[in-house]
Amino acid sequence: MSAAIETRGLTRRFGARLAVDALSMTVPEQAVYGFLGRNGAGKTTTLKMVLGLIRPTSGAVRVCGLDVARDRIGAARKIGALLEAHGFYGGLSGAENLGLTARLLGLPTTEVERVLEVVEMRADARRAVGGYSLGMRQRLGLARAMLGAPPVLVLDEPTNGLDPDGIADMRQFLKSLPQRTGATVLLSSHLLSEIEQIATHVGVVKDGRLVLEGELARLKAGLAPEILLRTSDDARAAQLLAGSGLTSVATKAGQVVALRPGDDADQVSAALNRILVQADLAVFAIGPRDRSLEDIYRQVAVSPQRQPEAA
Ligand SMILES: Nc1ncnc2c1ncn2[C@@H]1O[C@H](COP(=O)(O)OP(=O)(O)OP(=O)(O)O)[C@@H](O)[C@H]1O
Repeated sequence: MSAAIETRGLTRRFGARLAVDALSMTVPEQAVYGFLGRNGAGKTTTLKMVLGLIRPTSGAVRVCGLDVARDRIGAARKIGALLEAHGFYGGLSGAENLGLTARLLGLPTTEVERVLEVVEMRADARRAVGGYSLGMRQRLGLARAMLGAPPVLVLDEPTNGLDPDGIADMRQFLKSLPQRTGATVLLSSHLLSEIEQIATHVGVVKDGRLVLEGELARLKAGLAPEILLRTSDDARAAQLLAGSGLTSVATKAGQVVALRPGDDADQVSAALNRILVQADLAVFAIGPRDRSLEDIYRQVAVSPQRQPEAA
């Protein structure tokens, strides 16, 4: 798979503040890449450099193989973007707003109808944008990003401000985009659950640095396995586990037992079950625990040696 977006050593200072710090990310073609980080971590600044809206202090960005510093216009033509400020004219209808952009891009008006159809907004397209809900504006913004069917979409917090139904619709829509249109999607979010539901790939940015990147399924598979168990006496179970050389922690869901990489969770579960039953504990549940993006995130949050810059 080749890269739709690639940054190398991307750095941006605002005076003394280092907003983005030697960030090297790779977004494979047709990925939905979730760019995750807390508020102020450097996501928007990175996206703006990818879009050629602000210049890097140092480092480079390539979009579909084009160097953004050398060919800003060529690279920009490959990307459709949805940033926070929509900049629509409230007095004009949705279709008219899109028509303005389409004309600037030299696209036929049929293209406006096509993208309105994609975001399911044809019914409201003739109404003034001033009367649109935030969710409708967001969808119109997405439609505008898709004008001309660019191969790459860059979306900054696309579900921000949407109601729960709007969020669910938008997630489903974004998830299906690569299959439906062949596009690559780079989207930022500060919500782990959101990225987990949509993304095929993930990059985590912290204080301007990319501390983790990879295919979500692989990252999950790379985590040491864990077993979740619930018994009639979890405190006693923890003692028995410690006696068998296993460490465990109590969680709301039950006792979580850490295994060593390569341990077979089924075999260990069976052995643990025997120990617990022999000790007269009732075992309500025992088995491998599903790993989440939160588990991956917690690892980079607590183990600095996993950060590429410290390697
Ligand atoms: N134009 C600017 N001038 C000065 N500092 C800036 C500017 N733009 C961003 N910053 C700073 O750079 C850092 C990264 O900001 P950025 O907006 O990229 O973060 P973010 O991860 O997108 O956060 P959010 O989700 O809140 O938008 C922050 O400390 C921010 O205050």
